[in-house]
Amino acid sequence: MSLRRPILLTCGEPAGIGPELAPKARASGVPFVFMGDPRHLPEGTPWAEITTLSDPLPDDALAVLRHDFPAPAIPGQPDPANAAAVIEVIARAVRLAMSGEASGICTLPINKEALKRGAGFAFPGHTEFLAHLAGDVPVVMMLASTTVDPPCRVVPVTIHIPLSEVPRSLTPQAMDQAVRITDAAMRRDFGLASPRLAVAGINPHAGENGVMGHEETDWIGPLLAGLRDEGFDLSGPLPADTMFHAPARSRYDAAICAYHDQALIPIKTLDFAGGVNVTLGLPFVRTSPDHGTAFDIAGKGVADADSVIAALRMAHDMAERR
Ligand SMILES: NC(=O)C1=CN([C@@H]2O[C@H](COP(=O)(O)OP(=O)(O)OC[C@H]3O[C@@H](n4cnc5c(N)ncnc54)[C@H](O)[C@@H]3O)[C@@H](O)[C@H]2O)C=CC1
Ligand SMILES: NCC(=O)COP(=O)(O)O
Repeated sequence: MSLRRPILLTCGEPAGIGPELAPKARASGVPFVFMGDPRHLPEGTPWAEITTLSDPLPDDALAVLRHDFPAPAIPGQPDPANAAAVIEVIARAVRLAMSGEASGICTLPINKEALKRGAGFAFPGHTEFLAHLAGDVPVVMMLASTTVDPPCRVVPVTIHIPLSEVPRSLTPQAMDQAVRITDAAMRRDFGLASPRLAVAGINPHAGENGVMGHEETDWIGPLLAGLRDEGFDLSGPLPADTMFHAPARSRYDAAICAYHDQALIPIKTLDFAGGVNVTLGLPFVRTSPDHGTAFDIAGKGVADADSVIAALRMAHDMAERR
């Protein structure tokens, strides 16, 4: 695989499974550089420091762009002293991607609670932080699996908010934006000439004509009708419980969902090992494995690298298309 510049793999929370996934990710075949503290890598990991992203990458070792942390990493026990450095690594990677020195970024998982408690991290996750670093651009989160057939791609319109706040935050503006950003990214980043989008309702049976909720009749249906008039290929609002089995997925390329679990439960059930989280709408490429920091298994060497491998390959393909 060739790219003019490598993908940057940010270390994420060093007490999680990130550091042990980095050397395993070399199996992806994608030219990438790990950005973090090499002292956090599993003992015996062959690594070689590079100082700029134009340096040639070593064939037989993990390339590391060094970012020293104040404290060691104890698996499963995030150290508040390291929280600020986790955030700095992401910000540094974004600067390198925005300047064109990196072809994109792939982020290993952060622990949102550890960053909030340790450094007052003010964002719900990477997605919102990256959007902010890019100049407060509108973005959407998509999780994608192309190893299941038909592919499963899901976009939660509302993300990391309490379920009780979903009906208030799921606005026509937010859904309209999600449709437009997803349609554009399907064309630009995934090479689909005529993307077909399916939109889930929020209520059971998509409200069943107003007898189980009214958002679908009040505004989701009319919004979709207006977007169809503009030329978007949209189905919905669909009942969420029957839109993720294989024959249903064959009828669309991406599903726009009302809230986090409506979107993420189907994909993590179908393909937890191979799912990829990708931020659509950014001026640079960003992917991530679909899983989190997995403190329960960190440091044991058993973490599965398939998702980070899929994430690096997706970042590579997106960067090539751009
Ligand atoms: N992109 C990111 O930075 C993400 C961060 N997170 C964060 O991770 C933390 C933990 O979240 P959880 O909900 O517990 O999800 P999690 O994905 O970390 O763990 C859920 C379960 O899956 C297992 N698991 C996860 N990744 C695995 C792998 N590669 N191989 C084998 N087993 C694996 C874990 O051992 C655990 O039993 C939270 O702070 C969350 O916010 C969660 C998802 C994405
Ligand atoms: N549940 C998905 C998740 O937590 C990923 O969030 P982000 O850090 O990619 O914004």
